Amino acid sequence: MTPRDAVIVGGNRIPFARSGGRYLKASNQDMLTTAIDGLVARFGLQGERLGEVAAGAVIKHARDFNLTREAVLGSHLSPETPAYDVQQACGTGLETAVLVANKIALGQIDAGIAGGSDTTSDAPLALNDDLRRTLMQANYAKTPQQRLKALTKIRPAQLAPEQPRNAEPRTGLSMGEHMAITAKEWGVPREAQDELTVRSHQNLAAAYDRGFFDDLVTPYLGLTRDQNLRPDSTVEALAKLKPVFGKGEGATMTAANSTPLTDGAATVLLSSREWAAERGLTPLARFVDAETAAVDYVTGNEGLLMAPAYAVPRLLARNGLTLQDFDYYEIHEAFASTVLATLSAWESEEFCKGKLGLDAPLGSIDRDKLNVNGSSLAAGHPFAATGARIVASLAKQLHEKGSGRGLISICAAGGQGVVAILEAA
Ligand SMILES: CC(=O)CC(=O)SCCNC(=O)CCNC(=O)[C@H](O)C(C)(C)COP(=O)(O)OP(=O)(O)OC[C@H]1O[C@@H](n2cnc3c(N)ncnc32)[C@H](O)[C@@H]1OP(=O)(O)O
Repeated sequence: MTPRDAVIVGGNRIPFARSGGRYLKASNQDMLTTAIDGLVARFGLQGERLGEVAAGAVIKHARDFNLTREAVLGSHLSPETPAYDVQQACGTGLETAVLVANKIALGQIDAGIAGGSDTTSDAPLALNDDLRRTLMQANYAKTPQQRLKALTKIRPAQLAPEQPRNAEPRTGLSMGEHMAITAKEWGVPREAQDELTVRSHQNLAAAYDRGFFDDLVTPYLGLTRDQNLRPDSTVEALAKLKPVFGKGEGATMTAANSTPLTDGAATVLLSSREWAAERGLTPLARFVDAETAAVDYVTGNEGLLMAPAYAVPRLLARNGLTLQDFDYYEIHEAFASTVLATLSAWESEEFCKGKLGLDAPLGSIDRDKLNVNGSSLAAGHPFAATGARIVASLAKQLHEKGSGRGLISICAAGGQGVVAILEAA
């Protein structure tokens, strides 16, 4: 069977909010339902049975065992639309687009929605392990005496809830602490990080000002723009901030050149060309191909967030492309240093020959083509939503240009990376 084209018809997200603020009372389900319903309203999908909706959240409550299905049931799509959760950390929003695009390409479905949602404001608090086991034991008790006996094992020290921590289970280090090690290894200068950060804010502000997000972002709970956006950011002001990750002289990562903790949700609508044509919808871009990679960050062979550096060359090789064959590059700004370390890796002869097994470095990219409408440093980074935000923005950017190709590169916790190529439709 010859695969058919999977196209991106459009995207929708809510403005991203800083954690602990405007969306304090919104759940992942509320936000994901809103992001789906934005597509329903924009593309006339009321009551429509789509092939599927694939989405997810990195941080979920136990009650959200199939968050996406619940979000679909709360939306204006037909309740006969199947839906399921995916969790691939910050790669989730892109990985779901890959899954939906592949099913469309194989003719298994004609249209579907991909996306993600995350909130660190509504994160679940866990019980102390010993307390949880005691309560479970009490639950199994057959008599009041047995229950009482089980409950007497509870100690006051066990009563404090366990705070969620943005850390890797196998190392105990946070994403920022891991990245600080990699930034030091690659010698990423503080000034370059701050410059990239300021550029992200400027590009995002300019994109809002020119109306680029008018049909990509739907106002929510009083926000019309991403709350983290600070168009007045300057390299001079950023230079005054104290490092928050890493220690000593070489510590370069600050609250500004790191993504903030963020709440939000984003979705994209994908379909076959035929499905879009039947509804009079114009495809924005074609989903060309994708690749995932994982690195061994546990034994210290590679940096936690460096997997895209491995995934991109494989994707380029399969598609007969070079790193320079792109009109736009969307490299997720988990931290400014993540983007810069990845670009340095592709420029490095030692890395490309030694670790990628290539004959020569992939080379440099034209920085004017990088994150042209801003990225996570300015918009914020609700983990699972970021991939869908990026797919939608790049697809629209390619449609505006009317031709060309874009590369997406997203690092993810667990030492993973998801990357993809889109082309103007
Ligand atoms: C998860 C995956 O799979 C892969 C990935 O993407 S990894 C990335 C995951 N994301 C993270 O790990 C998030 C990391 N971020 C954090 O933990 C926190 O945001 C942080 C520790 C970096 C900062 O937290 P914070 O201290 O609450 O920051 P915040 O109070 O907003 O800012 C600190 C200061 O910097 C200033 N600042 C921040 N941005 C600024 C800007 N653009 N311009 C000027 N000043 C700025 C603030 O105004 C503030 O100044 P004051 O102290 O004078 O008020």
